[in-house]
Amino acid sequence: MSEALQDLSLSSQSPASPEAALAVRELDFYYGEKQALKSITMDFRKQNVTAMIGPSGCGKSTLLRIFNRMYDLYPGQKATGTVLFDGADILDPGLDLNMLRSRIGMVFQKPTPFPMSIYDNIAFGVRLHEKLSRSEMDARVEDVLTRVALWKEVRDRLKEPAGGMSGGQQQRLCIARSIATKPEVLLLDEPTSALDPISTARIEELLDELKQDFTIAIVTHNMQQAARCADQVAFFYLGSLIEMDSADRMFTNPRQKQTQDYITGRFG
Ligand SMILES: Nc1ncnc2c1ncn2[C@@H]1O[C@H](COP(=O)(O)OP(=O)(O)OP(=O)(O)O)[C@@H](O)[C@H]1O
Repeated sequence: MSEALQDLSLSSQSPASPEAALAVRELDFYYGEKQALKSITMDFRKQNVTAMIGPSGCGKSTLLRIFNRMYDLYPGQKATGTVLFDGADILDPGLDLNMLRSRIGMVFQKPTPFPMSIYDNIAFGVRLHEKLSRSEMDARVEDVLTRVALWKEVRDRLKEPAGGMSGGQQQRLCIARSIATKPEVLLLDEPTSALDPISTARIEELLDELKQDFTIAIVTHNMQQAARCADQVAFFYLGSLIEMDSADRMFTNPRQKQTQDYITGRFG
């Protein structure tokens, strides 16, 4: 069976493969009494882009937020099951959350630069985890801004507030900020939905480059974007993972009728 046609669905008993940066097994999630995710089992492969698609409210953002334990901030929210990351269970209450969040970066739908300079937006998170000299920090800032194709645009105004940048630039800055702490996994929750087509295309190109170094999970409502960017696509409906497969297969020959209906715009 060729790689493109390989069925990526797993059973709850499937062991975490060495290719998986994140191995999710039997994951349930609750907002109080309301169950938002039901027995999710899936792998996020290293150096791949995995897109999560599905109608509004199906649980895509909830799943992303579990991976950096954002729900910890809200009493009454609870996850059960396991999410293996580098041999540890992300759901383990004893996990060092600062360390987790430096290794699993997150970028949100709306660009969220800190109210500080462009330079400090990058340096802030790095300083929490590493002691770098001034010249090392300068080099880190230049490196990540170059990787997100912002360096030439901002190198003469690094001390200016990040809020003065365009929306597309701000989002690229947020991606630069996330990769500055050298995470293994990058989570992106509809990162281009507030951007114009040119900024969107730039971010999509960027994801293609970044996946050589990072495992990327992206939530998107844009089927073309998923088809362009993703190696694997996971379709969710009402809190369940309905189907996961290579992007080629999902968009040409999905196994489930619900997936077919969704990607062809018949519902959702
Ligand atoms: N803070 C919350 N309290 C209670 N229920 C919530 C909360 N946040 C989300 N939900 C519910 O959990 C379910 C999953 O929501 P989630 O935001 O993960 O869906 P989504 O697929 O990301 O949707 P969208 O595409 O609209 O962003 C929905 O039914 C939603 O109403």
